[in-house]
Amino acid sequence: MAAVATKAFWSQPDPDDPLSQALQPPPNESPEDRAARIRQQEDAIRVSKEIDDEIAIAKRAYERRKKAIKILLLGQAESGKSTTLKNFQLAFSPQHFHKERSAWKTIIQLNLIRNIKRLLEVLQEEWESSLQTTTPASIAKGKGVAGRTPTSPGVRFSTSPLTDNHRRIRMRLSALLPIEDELMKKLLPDGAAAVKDVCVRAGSGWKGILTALSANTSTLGPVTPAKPQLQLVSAMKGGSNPSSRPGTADAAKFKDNPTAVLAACKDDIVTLWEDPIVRGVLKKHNVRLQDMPGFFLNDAGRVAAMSYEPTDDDIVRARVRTLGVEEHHFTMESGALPGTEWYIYDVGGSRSVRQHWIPYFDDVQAIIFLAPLAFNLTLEEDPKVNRLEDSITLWREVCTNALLAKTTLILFLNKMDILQATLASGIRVVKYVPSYGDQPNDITHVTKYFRDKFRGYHKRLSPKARPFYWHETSVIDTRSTAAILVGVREGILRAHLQSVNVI
Ligand SMILES: Nc1nc2c(ncn2[C@@H]2O[C@H](COP(=O)(O)OP(=O)(O)OP(=O)(O)O)[C@@H](O)[C@H]2O)c(=O)[nH]1
Ligand SMILES: [Mg+2]
Repeated sequence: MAAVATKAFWSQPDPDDPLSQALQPPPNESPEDRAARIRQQEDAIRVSKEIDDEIAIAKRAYERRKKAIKILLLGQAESGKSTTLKNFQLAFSPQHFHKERSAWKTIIQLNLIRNIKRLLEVLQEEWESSLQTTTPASIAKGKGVAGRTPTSPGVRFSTSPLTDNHRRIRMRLSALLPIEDELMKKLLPDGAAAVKDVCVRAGSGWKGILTALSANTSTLGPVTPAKPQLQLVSAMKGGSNPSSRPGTADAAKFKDNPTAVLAACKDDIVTLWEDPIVRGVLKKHNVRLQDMPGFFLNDAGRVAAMSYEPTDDDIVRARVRTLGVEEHHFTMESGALPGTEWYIYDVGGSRSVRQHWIPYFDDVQAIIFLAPLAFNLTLEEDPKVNRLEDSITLWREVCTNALLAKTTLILFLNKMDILQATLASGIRVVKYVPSYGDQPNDITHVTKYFRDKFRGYHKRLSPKARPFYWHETSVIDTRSTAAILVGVREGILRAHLQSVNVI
């Protein structure tokens, strides 16, 4: 937009121009009217200049983006897209990565709270499923709570090995649950807190919200060491004894301060998680918390400490479900072309959000497609669908898509560590994939079998020849992933420079 001229444009009116005539000051303008008119004109000039500046900034950003390298991360939910992004940032833009450390601290605390919540749910299920009512026959057999024998018919009792102490710990740890609700409300004000994972909406500025929150909570003092859990439980529930409970301000303080509440609950968390009876109950209910995304119970003593600071490894392992498409812009801090601008688009992978991927297809140089070889698992959003089958279907769609005909495809056969553990536990591929036949059930043969499938589809379905790379990855392992990403970066750069005829 052209700036409004700063010179008084009514000084030489053009008698033939109606606009110029209309802008003339009235013939008998008072000094006050004149001052007001000049103020208005100055305001108009200022607004116009601001608009010009904004347009110039947007134009520069557009030019920068046009020249930048753009990568789209694709794959089903939980395939490891966001984890790959974090590895990218850690390897090539570490300053940027470390700036976000405090936002991740809250996510990791939330992950731990979710682990505990799941553990408490299983204990509750155990209590409910083991409740029995005494009958004369059961009294005769001496059935009852460990060490206690019911004496009259019609009394409800539990046959579970869990004790009253487990109940007390459970009650104290329930102080963590309102914290989760509060934090989720801040992260997702429009709901969706009911889903299993911690999730964030793309473009909602969630890292900024969490960084601010973390800065606030770190200035709050620790919870009083004497009887911290009781004080907390009382504060979170509003308390029953006014003389022993902290005031409402304290309750609000605890609600907003996951660090303080977790620190107060730390010993209980560790005790519960390490308790052999609890482990037995988990086994009986067929629940392996270790397989939960964002599993931090093994690190509870560290993560729940008042002085907790996340390590790089913690950040990479933290689980946040992506909703929508997140754009990450960063400048390469090292490598062949330092200073190159990169945009990485990290999408949500569950079925209901995949339609958001398409607008990005015609503007990216490379796609990193994450395909865990989870031959024995089903989708969380549709338990009838096998995960690996879903990955293959998605891969076929990507290979066929005409908009992606020139896009470099990089396939990550991810979660190799999990595949290794699955095969080691004796689970046989042929049970889920009959065409696997009687081939050896080891990592080399299984990986080759599925890799050849993916490669075959790429070859058969691609509209024309294009660069294609594949890697076996465990993106949870930052060291091995960094080495792979160096190769990926060079491959993408080379393909990009060739496409713009630089080499
Ligand atoms: N063991 C293991 N876990 C992994 C690996 N890659 C990712 N994970 C874990 O799997 C979970 C899901 O990873 P994400 O990177 O959040 O998955 P995503 O593809 O971004 O998922 P959505 O955002 O829901 O689409 C996280 O808890 C990760 O820590 C891997 O190679 N091995
Ligand atoms: Mg994600």
